[in-house]
Amino acid sequence: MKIAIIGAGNLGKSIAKGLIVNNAFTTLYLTKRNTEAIKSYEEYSKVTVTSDNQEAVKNSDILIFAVQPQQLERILEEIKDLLTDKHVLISTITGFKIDRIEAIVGKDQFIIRAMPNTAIAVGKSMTCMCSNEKGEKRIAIAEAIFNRLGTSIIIKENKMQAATVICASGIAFWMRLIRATTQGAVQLGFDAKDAQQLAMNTCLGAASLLVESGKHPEEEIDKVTTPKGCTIEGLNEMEHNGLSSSLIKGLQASFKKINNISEQ
Ligand SMILES: NC(=O)C1=CN([C@@H]2O[C@H](COP(=O)(O)OP(=O)(O)OC[C@H]3O[C@@H](n4cnc5c(N)ncnc54)[C@H](O)[C@@H]3O)[C@@H](O)[C@H]2O)C=CC1
Ligand SMILES: O=C(O)[C@@H]1CCC=N1
Repeated sequence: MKIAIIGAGNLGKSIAKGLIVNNAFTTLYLTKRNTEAIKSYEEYSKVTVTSDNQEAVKNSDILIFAVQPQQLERILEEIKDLLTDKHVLISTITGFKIDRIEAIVGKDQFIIRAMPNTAIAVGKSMTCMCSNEKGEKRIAIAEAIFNRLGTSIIIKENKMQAATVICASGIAFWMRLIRATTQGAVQLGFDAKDAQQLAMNTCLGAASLLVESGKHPEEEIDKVTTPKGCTIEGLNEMEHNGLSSSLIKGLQASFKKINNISEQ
C-alpha cells in the first residue's frame, strides 16, 4: 500500500510508527509544513519526508489526513485536482464531517473518517470508522490497515464525536488513572519505577482479562473481592468518593466540549 500521512504531528507520527514497526506499507510519505522535526523518519526504507502535499498525493493511494481541523479545508483545496479513482481519503480530523469534505472534493471520492488513538504507535489503537456512500466500497482497505495496528469497528457517523472522547481522549484518561495508581503505590512504599510497573501491568492485565474472555468487568471484580476483605474496602471507599461518577462526568464534559468545537 502506498500511504501518505498529511500532517505528521502527534497522531500522524504515531500512525507512522505503527506502520513502520508493522511493515504495513509499500511506500510512505510524511508531510509537515516544517519537516525538521520528522526528518529522522527518512532513515527508514521507503519513507519520504516532504512539505509538499501535492507530491505526497501524486505518489500515494491511501491519504491519511492528520492535521488540525482548521487546516484541513485549505489542504483539500490544494490537492483536490490531483485526486483520481485510486485514492482513498482517510480523515482523522475531529469534528470534521464527511459532508464538509465532500463539499470540497466532491461526493465521487472514497472518503473514510477514522478515529484512532496514539496507541496506534504500538499496534494497539482502538479505531472507529465510518464512510461516505462511495467509501463503503473501500472501507475494507481502511479496516485492513487499522486492524493491523490494533482493533477497529465501523460505526455510524453520528457516533464519531462520542468515539473520539472514549477512544482518542481515552488514552489521556487511562494514563491519568495509571499515574494516580502509581502515586498510591509510591505512598505504600514502592520506588517510582517499580510503582509504575505495578500500575501499568495491572491495568494491562485487567483489560486483557476482558478482551480475552468477553466477560463483564463486575464478574472479574467478584473473583477478587474477598468478603470483608481489603479489595471491597478500597473499592467502596473509591466509590464513596465518586470514582465512577467522576469518570462519567468527565466523559460528559469532554463530549460537550467536542460538540462545541465542531460547531465553531
Ligand atoms: N492527538 C491525538 O491523540 C488525536 C488527534 N486526532 C485528530 O488528529 C488531528 C491531528 O492532531 P494532532 O496530531 O494532535 O495535532 P498536531 O498539531 O500535533 O499535528 C498536526 C500536524 O499537521 C501539520 N500541518 C499543518 N498544516 C499543514 C499543511 N498545510 N501540510 C502538512 N502538514 C501540516 C503540523 O505541522 C502538525 O505537525 C486533529 O484533527 C485531532 O483532532 C484524532 C485522534 C487522536
Ligand atoms: O483533545 C483533542 O481535542 C483531540 C481530539 C482527540 C484527541 N485529541
